[in-house]
Amino acid sequence: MEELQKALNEKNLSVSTNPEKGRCLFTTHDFAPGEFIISENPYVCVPSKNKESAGLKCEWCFSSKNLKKCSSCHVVWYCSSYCQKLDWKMHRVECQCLSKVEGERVKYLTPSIRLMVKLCLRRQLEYDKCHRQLQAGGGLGISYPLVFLLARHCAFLDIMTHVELFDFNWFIHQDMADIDEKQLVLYAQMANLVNLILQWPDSEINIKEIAENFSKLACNAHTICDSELIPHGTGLYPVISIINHSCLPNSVLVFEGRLAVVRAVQHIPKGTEVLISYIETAGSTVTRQKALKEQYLFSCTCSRCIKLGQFDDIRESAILEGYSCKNGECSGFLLRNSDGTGFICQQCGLLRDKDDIKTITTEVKLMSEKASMFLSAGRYAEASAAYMMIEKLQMKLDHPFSVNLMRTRETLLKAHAWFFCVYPRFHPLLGLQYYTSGKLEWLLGDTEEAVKSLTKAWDALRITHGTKTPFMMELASKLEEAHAEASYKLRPRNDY
Ligand SMILES: C[S@@+](CC[C@H](N)C(=O)[O-])C[C@H]1O[C@@H](n2cnc3c(N)ncnc32)[C@H](O)[C@@H]1O
Repeated sequence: MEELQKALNEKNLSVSTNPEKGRCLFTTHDFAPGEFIISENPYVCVPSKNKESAGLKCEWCFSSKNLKKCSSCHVVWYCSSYCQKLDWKMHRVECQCLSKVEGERVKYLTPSIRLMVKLCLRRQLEYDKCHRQLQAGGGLGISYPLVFLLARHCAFLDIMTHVELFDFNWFIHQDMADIDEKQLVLYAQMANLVNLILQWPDSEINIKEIAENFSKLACNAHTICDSELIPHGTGLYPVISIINHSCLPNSVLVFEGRLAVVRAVQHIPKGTEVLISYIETAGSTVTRQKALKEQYLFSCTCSRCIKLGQFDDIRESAILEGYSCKNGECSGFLLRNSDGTGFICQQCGLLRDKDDIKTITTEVKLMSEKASMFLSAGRYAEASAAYMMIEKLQMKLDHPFSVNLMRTRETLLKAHAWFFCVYPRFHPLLGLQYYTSGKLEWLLGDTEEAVKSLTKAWDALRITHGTKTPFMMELASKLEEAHAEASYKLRPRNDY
């Protein structure tokens, strides 16, 4: 812990432990909104394969352009020989394992399996290096990032039991009883596959421990997103994974390529715990708690969650996930009435019939199935028309500030003013919604509105994304161009 503490002190941070949360990261000086707190490269990472980011990606930079397959394993792709070279140290060992995976089995190489394989291999590599140094009699001569190499041999079973750096909540309540049985069976199957890929001798498989390791991976890995928050991969960031969760975070985790960057989103006084959100914060307390319990196995007691059941919390949940008033003009929120026949508007007292809600809910469900079918078939125009229908239906059904409506609109790339009510001032999604609105308004010729939206985007994103990244520089130049165009349009007539 001493070496870690020393390294963190230089960054005005410190680590301590707490019986409820395990390790916590604290500030040792004040941080201003937008100020950089810490950045870290991944210990291991893999590109994702999912609906949002379908298709293949470069193993190093996640680009999907000009990809070429590794000619040896035929599993991993690179966009350039530059990226291939940067990844070679790791891929050299992984390639040997992957090339032995035969036929049909290749399709089981999911990102989680590959992340676990890479983690085992990276530890093995470092263990070997450390061992060689010791044998050469030169002592270790290495500092903090490698101290954990002195841990036992990286057999699969003790993958996470090494000291300090990767001591993933080792001493806290990671109770296996919290993981449901189906998940345990899945972890067991995944563990067998990892063992098969590694083909390490005498690695005894203890399903319970391996399941635990997969569960720890799920708790500690971070989704790597681009500047527009589109997911591209998953990575393990040993120091950043010390940061705990809050549904009202004081910091945000963003990525510059594969580099993870934590920034303050509000003033953080010296001696405060650095907190990020692990989940989508625009959800009711019940939804957030469920997501945190399922993936991270803890019950959140942040200042937002402890309000569960209080009037403010009930109102917030009814707005975020509830229905709209029957009177379209009224923005009141609805609560179930005592006899179960429907929902009562808490502002105007109108009753909304249960059957009316049921009918629209069924229509939304049918239309959603159609929309996602169109989307996966690449029929984008029909998908877009279907999402517009869903939006119309949801406007009749859901509260105007509901998360469902927001997600539909997000899919349609439309931002609306109601969005402001859901996110705190400096949430990256808010900035990105302004950015999308600005681009759309500009495209539709409404340059003045575009300038307003892009300015708001800049104000929010400079806090969450910093100002020096290529994405932000592009935003700055778009804003400048829109400004120039708007002033040109506004100039007096006699200037023609
Ligand atoms: C990425 S780790 C964070 C660092 C962790 N505290 C440690 O000691 O390594 C995530 C785990 O930390 C714990 N954790 C994070 N935020 C928490 C919170 N607000 N309350 C309780 N436990 C929390 C949970 O066990 C979760 O699965």
